[in-house]
Amino acid sequence: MDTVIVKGSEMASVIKAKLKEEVNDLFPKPQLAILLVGDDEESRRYVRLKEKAVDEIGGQCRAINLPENTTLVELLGQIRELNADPHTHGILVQLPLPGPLATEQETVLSSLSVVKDVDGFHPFNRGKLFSTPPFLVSCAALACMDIITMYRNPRGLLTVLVGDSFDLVQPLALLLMARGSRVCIIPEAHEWEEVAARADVLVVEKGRPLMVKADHLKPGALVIDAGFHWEAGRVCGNVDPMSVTGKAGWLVPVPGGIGPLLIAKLLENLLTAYREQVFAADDW
Ligand SMILES: Nc1nc2c(c(=O)[nH]1)N[C@@H](CN(C=O)c1ccc(C(=O)N[C@@H](CCC(=O)O)C(=O)O)cc1)CN2
Repeated sequence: MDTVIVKGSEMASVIKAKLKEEVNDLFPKPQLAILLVGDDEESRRYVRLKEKAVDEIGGQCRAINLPENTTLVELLGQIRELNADPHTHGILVQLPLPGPLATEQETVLSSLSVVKDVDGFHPFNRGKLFSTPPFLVSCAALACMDIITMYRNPRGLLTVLVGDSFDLVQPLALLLMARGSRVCIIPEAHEWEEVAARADVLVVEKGRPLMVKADHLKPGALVIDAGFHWEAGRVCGNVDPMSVTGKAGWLVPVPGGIGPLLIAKLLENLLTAYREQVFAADDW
């Protein structure tokens, strides 16, 4: 069987080209504020990717790097300023937060302006996933939905999600249920193999490097690797591409799959937030 390798970077390029055309006619330009606390190298890398992407479409990006020892009060104060700034249309706090701030993640995300929450992580935006249409939705979940709906109509498909994250598995499960997919969530990569072998769509977020092999798959399944394991400066995923090629129908690999598309969906969310703040304001 031929395996289609889904190139997230190519899908992202199509999205960015369309957004660049829209942004070209906008004044003021959409502005994203990124709050990075500490100096984690992976997080810094992801922030640089986001800055570059915003620049590619002609938007403005303000990356604010706060020291590792930033207190909750200081971080909330920074967010409050950005919430009130009319020139800032989108705000995100790069996760994970370091040290003691990690235990305050929900407080931090709840302090974001709902209309500027371009990650879709605010409890209100996560709650809106139970209604139709949602407003701002997690970029990783939107990226997976783009690929799944390209593969086949989700209605009736068995989708198996290995993981339990609030930024991917939970929102993606709700989006898929709304489209009539049969969804099975396996929170940990424990006793996952039997169900995975029946999956039409398998999304593996929690796992170990190159854990998923051909024997784990239903022939022709769509496999989305959503794991990022860094070793010696290189990233790999949960899926072994050499093993699954020839068994999977479609493979979304790491690198080059869901990551670049996630960033393109962030740009779409930035434009959604911009339109809500700028055009809706003009309606009065
Ligand atoms: N505030 C947020 N924090 C985090 C999120 C998020 O959506 N919002 N998601 C992840 C990290 N992430 C975005 O921040 C992210 C992960 C991976 C990639 C990516 O493009 N990876 C490349 C490989 C790595 C590289 O080339 O540098 C790929 O898969 O091809 C982008 C963004 C946790 N934090």
